[in-house]
Amino acid sequence: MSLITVEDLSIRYGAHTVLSHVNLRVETSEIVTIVGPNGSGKTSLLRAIIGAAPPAGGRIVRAPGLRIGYVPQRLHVDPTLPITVERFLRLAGGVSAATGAEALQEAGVPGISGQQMSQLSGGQFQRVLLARALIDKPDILLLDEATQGLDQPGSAAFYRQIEAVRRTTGCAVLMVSHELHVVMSASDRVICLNGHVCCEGTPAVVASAPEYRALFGTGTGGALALYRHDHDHHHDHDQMERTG
Ligand SMILES: Nc1ncnc2c1ncn2[C@@H]1O[C@H](COP(=O)(O)OP(=O)(O)OP(=O)(O)O)[C@@H](O)[C@H]1O
Repeated sequence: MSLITVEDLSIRYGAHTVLSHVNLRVETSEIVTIVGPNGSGKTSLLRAIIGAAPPAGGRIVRAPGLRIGYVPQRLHVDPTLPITVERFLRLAGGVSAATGAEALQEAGVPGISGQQMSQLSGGQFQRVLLARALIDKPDILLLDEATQGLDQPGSAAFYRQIEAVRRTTGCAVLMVSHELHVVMSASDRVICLNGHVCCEGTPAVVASAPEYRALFGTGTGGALALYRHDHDHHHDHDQMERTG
């Protein structure tokens, strides 16, 4: 049985349909990446999967007893609030210091338990959020633009960490990312979303699919355009090649 099965899912906010007839499955230990322009419904899809956005149509089936670890797009921690990494991880309750330390190790930041949350670098902060998601030993990790605010080497390092987590824990990963050229090697499968599933397949297949190219351009320009995509401007491929 698939870990997650999304069947004919539609999501609406009032009269605004953001997702229609979306079908997808995530299998054990798979890394699946969702790409799509701003406003294409990526976050709504993840929220529907965790049960935070009710479907207007269709359904979501989770494997019985499925444990989901969610890494949100951003989390604001008040910089004036003194809280150490260890305390932050233990806020959920019932989390021992040893469990917290083990999760930090898995997330690639061992030994930072005593540091203040407000003093972490962007990359360390994201890894602490990853550690928090790993505490319950999830069967699947859901990551929403988890590398937002990191520079390109920082993002690449974060994705390598995700691959390492998958290797050591065997958990599946479903993530939203704008950075196809960075996640390319890490993903088993890419789903291109724009209110519906435009195309899907291996990263190479999706990168050369006409639907994907129509949204993001071609070649390296296309991959880099994922960074720059701005829904309200027209895409001139030549220009993207030049500026990319
Ligand atoms: N709670 C909400 N109420 C009303 N409209 C919403 C709500 N959440 C999202 N939307 C709208 O639904 C559409 C899809 O939003 P969503 O955040 O799912 O897209 P996204 O692909 O994750 O975008 P981005 O890449 O910018 O994060 C947008 O037009 C957004 O304004």
